[in-house]
Amino acid sequence: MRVNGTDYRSIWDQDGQVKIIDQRWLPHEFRTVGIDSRDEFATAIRDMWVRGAPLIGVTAAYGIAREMGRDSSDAALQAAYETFDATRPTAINLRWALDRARAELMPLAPVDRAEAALALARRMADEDVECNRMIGVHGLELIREIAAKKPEGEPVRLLTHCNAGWLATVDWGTATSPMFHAKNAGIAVHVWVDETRPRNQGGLTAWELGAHGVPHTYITDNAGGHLMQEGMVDLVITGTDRTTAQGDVCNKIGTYLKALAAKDNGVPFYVGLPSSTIDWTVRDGLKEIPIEDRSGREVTHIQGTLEDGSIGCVRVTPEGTEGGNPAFDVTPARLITGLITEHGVCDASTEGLASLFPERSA
Ligand SMILES: CSC[C@H]1O[C@H](OP(=O)(O)O)[C@H](O)[C@@H]1O
Repeated sequence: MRVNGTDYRSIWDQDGQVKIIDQRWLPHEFRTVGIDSRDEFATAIRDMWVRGAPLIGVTAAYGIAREMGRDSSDAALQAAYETFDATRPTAINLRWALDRARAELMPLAPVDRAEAALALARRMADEDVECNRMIGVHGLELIREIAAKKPEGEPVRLLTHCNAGWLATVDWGTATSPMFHAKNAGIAVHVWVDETRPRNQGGLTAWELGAHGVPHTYITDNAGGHLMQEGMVDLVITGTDRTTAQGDVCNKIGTYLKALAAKDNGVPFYVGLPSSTIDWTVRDGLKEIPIEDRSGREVTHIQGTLEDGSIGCVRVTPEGTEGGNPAFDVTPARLITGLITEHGVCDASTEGLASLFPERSA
């Protein structure tokens, strides 16, 4: 996406280096950084320099490629797999990318692995961009249908949670891709952006939408239900970190509450996802998906721009108060209107997914 007139992806390789947008400083400062060692890649994923299911998968693939450039032995490949796999447990794309890399590289002669690994990482990145672009194409039709029922120029009012934007993927985003496509198609939209405590990834979404000229309003996580009761939301679109074979969705904490409010108010609730985020081995998300538990400090403290313009962190709780920080929750398929994938839109169900991915239902 375009940042100050320059097109960026969230991760790329150039001149033998892997570069990322370091999201720890956004939306306050735009910083890019090179990462190289196995530990640097692991830290970047674990500490959310990069984040978002598709992006952490592609990052891990690039991490494998850099490691193969140093040591292409079986042991090094397995060690890198295990190091990256241990960084974050919930998003299935991480495991999917690592399994795909190991399956492609292990049969090769070690001497051929470095080049093959880099080619694979680049391919995964390009595939992610195209998948997300297609999610936008298919999601745009949902927005267009709503717009057609509104007076000329009246915006379609969307609500989204967390950042399932191009910063959570290589480009376009998943939930945001239909929004960018609607803007590009001249369809008026307005996006309610959940701040998404505790890390306020909504600030990333606001930053992206602002850069692309998409009207939006930053709201508290607790405002969404009220807006839906007031008839101020036409459509909810979120991302997902892991979707089960029966259509349950595991996404940023608070998604479930939005889905409940949407159901109660008859607001369509859609999830944008590339097929790399579907875990076909899992059916019941509540029972089977591991929920990442992050540091309580992310809840008791918050980062922002201080009065002197520097980026700082302040405690928002009494000294000594412990924070609890489950990072995701599971929205059962019964609360989801539909899934927007690169192959089209389907019901959040075994049958719905089978209709778009027949090869998986065999
Ligand atoms: C397109 S996946 C985005 C997904 O990932 C985010 O989690 P995190 O910021 O912790 O990596 C959030 O659940 C988003 O919906």
